[in-house]
Amino acid sequence: EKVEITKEQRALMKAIVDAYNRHQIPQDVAKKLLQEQYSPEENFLLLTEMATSQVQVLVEFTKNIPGFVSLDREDQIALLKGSAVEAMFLRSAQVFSRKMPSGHTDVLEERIRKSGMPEEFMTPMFNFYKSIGELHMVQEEQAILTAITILTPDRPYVKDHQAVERLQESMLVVLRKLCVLQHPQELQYFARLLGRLTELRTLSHYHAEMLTSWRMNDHKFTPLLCEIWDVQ
Ligand SMILES: CC(C)c1onc(-c2c(Cl)cccc2Cl)c1COc1ccc(-c2ccc3[nH]c(C(=O)O)cc3c2)cc1
Repeated sequence: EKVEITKEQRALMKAIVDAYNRHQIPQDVAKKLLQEQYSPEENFLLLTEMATSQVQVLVEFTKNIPGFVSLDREDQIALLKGSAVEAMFLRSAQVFSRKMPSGHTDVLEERIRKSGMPEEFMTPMFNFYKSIGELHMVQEEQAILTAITILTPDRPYVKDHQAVERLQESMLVVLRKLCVLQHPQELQYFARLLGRLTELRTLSHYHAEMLTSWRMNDHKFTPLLCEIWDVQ
């Protein structure tokens, strides 16, 4: 059937994409990736700074998702806490697939690989980055997929499931149409995108375990990361 994006859907998409592009890691923070020190401690410290900056960016982006601020306040917090790691995986995956002109990509990879993270976490993490890169998502798809991840109804402690589901549903409809229009040859492209969300859940579980092991051997996080990840 003829796939048509309605006026409202185009407005929803524009709001999400504008918010996504407006809220980026400040270039002076991203540039820190290029500074010379490469010790595991230095790398961990830098990644902690990047993650903290990324969480701030994520909160601003989320507040601009149409309908989000009208949700119950506690549900807003539950959605942010429940999706932060997954949204950051999506965002950092775009850095890798964008092949940053400023060469941040391999520097970021280098610092992640040498930051004292457990080896068994590296493989699934970089497989994910590769699988996202292979999708060649357009920025609208990246922005809407991130918003869909944040508005996942079945996060812990979400009370009004229905309200979140309604918002997520309207974005899933737009994403499906977008996929059909942007990737007409790949019939299952939309299904493949949603498959990435399943992979994100797995990475998020790995990450939770990693946080515990980091806490054991005394890695320090910033107050914002402690709050959003319930550590320390
Ligand atoms: C607390 C630190 C050690 C941490 O714990 N888990 C992760 C962690 C890890 Cl590795 C992987 C995935 C998710 C998390 Cl949450 C991290 C580091 O998290 C990030 C590292 C880099 C970026 C990031 C995002 C956007 C960027 N743009 C640019 C640019 O050059 O424009 C650089 C950049 C970096 C985001 C999170």
